[in-house]
Amino acid sequence: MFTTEFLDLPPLDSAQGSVTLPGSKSISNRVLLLAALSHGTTTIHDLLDSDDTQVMLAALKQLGCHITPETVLPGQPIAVTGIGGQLPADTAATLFLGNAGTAMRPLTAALAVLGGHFEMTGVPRMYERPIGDLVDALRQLGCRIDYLRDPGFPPLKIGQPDFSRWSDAPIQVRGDVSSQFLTSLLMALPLQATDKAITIEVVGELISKPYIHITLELLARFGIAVENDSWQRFVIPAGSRYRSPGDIHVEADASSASYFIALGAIATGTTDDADADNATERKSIRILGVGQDSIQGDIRFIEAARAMGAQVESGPNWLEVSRGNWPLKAIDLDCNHIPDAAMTLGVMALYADGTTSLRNIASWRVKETDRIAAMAIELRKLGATVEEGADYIRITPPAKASDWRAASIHTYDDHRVAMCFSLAAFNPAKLPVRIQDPKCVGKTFPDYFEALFSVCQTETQHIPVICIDGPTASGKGTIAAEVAKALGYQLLDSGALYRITGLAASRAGLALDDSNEETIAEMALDLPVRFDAQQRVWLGEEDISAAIRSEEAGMNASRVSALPAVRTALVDLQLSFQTLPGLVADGRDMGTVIFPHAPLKVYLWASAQCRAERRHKQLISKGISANIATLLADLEARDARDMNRATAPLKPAEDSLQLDSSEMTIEDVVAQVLSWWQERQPFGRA
Ligand SMILES: Nc1ncnc2c1ncn2[C@@H]1O[C@H](COP(=O)(O)OP(=O)(O)OP(=O)(O)O)[C@@H](O)[C@H]1O
Ligand SMILES: Nc1ccn([C@H]2C[C@H](O)[C@@H](COP(=O)(O)O)O2)c(=O)n1
Repeated sequence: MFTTEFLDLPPLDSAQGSVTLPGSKSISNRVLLLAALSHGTTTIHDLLDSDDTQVMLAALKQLGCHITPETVLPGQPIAVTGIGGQLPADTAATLFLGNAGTAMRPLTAALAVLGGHFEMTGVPRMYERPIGDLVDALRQLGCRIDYLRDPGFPPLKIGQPDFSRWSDAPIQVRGDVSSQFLTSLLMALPLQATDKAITIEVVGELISKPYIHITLELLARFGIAVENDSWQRFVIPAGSRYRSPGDIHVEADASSASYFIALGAIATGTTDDADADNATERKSIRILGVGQDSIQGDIRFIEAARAMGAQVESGPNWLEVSRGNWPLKAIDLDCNHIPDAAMTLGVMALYADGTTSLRNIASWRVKETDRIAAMAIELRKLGATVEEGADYIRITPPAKASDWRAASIHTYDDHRVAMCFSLAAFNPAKLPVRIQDPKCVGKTFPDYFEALFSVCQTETQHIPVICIDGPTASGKGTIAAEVAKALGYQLLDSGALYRITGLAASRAGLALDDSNEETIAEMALDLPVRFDAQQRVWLGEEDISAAIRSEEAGMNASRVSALPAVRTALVDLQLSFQTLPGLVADGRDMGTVIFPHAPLKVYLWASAQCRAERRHKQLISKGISANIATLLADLEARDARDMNRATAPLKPAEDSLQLDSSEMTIEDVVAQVLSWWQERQPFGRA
């Protein structure tokens, strides 16, 4: 997951490949709660690991459920042993539920029926999301729920219910604000329907019926057969009792599929590679984990995408999408049945041939943020003309490519805003898009941007590179790593490649001079080298991170790097690091030879004395004894060789910015490089 302050998406050209989607949030949190209420142990496969499921899991643990393993591990099921429909008397807990509506509302209902002493808390936005209609419904039954702040909104205090006050009358609940209120009652009331049936009556039009459909399907899997009378009355039969189904699989998230369906419709086209066997081969995006027969309502996003022009094929648990009509066709759609996925249509509208109207979306106003307002503000930043009303939004795309604007998208701590606006990176003006606070996707799809980059292509010239060149111990590596971390970019430590080559050659007993130039170059071409996520360096199965960092390894690297054939052999490997979303490359010739068109080149230096002192401190801190005078002599020798060799000598690129870091702290240098980078961006200050 990208945890940076912002993520700059370079202009993207096309997309092709397959993505496996994470589990559905709606199904995951329902299944977790149902498993927790049941008798027996439920083994849940493909559970979503996200902010919202984590708060649910934490709450269930606090309530005494046994959960193994304690956290969701990739590819591993999770086993939940339920409370069997009962909590120990006087159970008390304060539950923090973040901004997860799928945890706050159903848990409130379940705990209000089970009874105990609970405080239901969350993030500030949760305290603006209504829950009054659910509380009113539960109070009809005799549940005790108090508002701790504003009436109608969390945080809440839950006490011991008094069911003697309930006259067996149907429980009434409004259906036109959030379908989660009805879902919550449907999941909680079976706990009280052991002796007599309970009827729930919906007041007003029931919105988002597909989410109720998911709830009913899952209740059936856990042994509760609810009678659905035309979506207006729901009868929970007497004798209801939750029973674990044993194993259960969570479908991939159909709402998350919407971004990749849209991607297929917007980004893909026919390949223009004249050398390809079949020049008219259609590029497509294959989405794994969910198919057209999904139980999730948002799967009907496919119909809307098709209406706009997408070509969608489907099979069991997969979808394949490619571009059909281009530009997309503007649509006028009642989106009540796909409230979450419909946001994606808002960004698809930027690529349409006219004005798109999305109607009956009042529920957007009470989601993670006021989504109608948020979409309108951010779409306008990109150059669209947007009209918004209480329950609709109308979007007219920029008239021509030059009307598009480079926008820094505010994401309102709303995962869906972040994900759908990433699609604006396909704009015809080839402008980058900045997504602020990209980690908000953690709510449902923590690796969304990684998945997006894995299937997107763009011209290499659009992938930004920041070069940091300079002499040894000037701080290049340290600064490059920090800058890459701040921007979420890839990192290329080109010196490491020469160090590895030097190490491999000296281990092979070769003299590191021109007598072995071709042999060493051949070794460099075939190095089984790998950098892992922890920045460790592997040569085959050996972790050589420490071995290549010795002063001797540095000197050997300097020697092999003076051999032109070795330099040539390492070019392609270095170029291969230029991948989405961008690259920070440190070395000696990053700006002069390898990435001559990089938009920012920094030549970082410091006095030889200062560098020797830094190196001394660095070695001592690692427990390696060192002598400043020797270090000074060595680094001056290395400088001389690196600067005076015939091929790609160390020197500032003509268009580089020079920075003397002798009197600067690491933080100052990082801030300066980032500031230079910001000045080159079209977004203004973050
Ligand atoms: N501005 C700075 N102020 C103080 N110390 C610094 C500064 N920049 C880097 N250092 C320290 O100097 C040491 C050398 O830095 P670093 O290894 O990043 O240099 P380098 O240029 O990448 O060296 P080499 O080319 O030999 O790999 C490190 O211990 C680092 O923490
Ligand atoms: N782009 C590069 C990077 C490194 N070298 C050579 C010269 C250095 O002395 C040696 C080790 O680099 P370091 O890890 O200290 O940055 O590798 C080069 O020629 N070109």
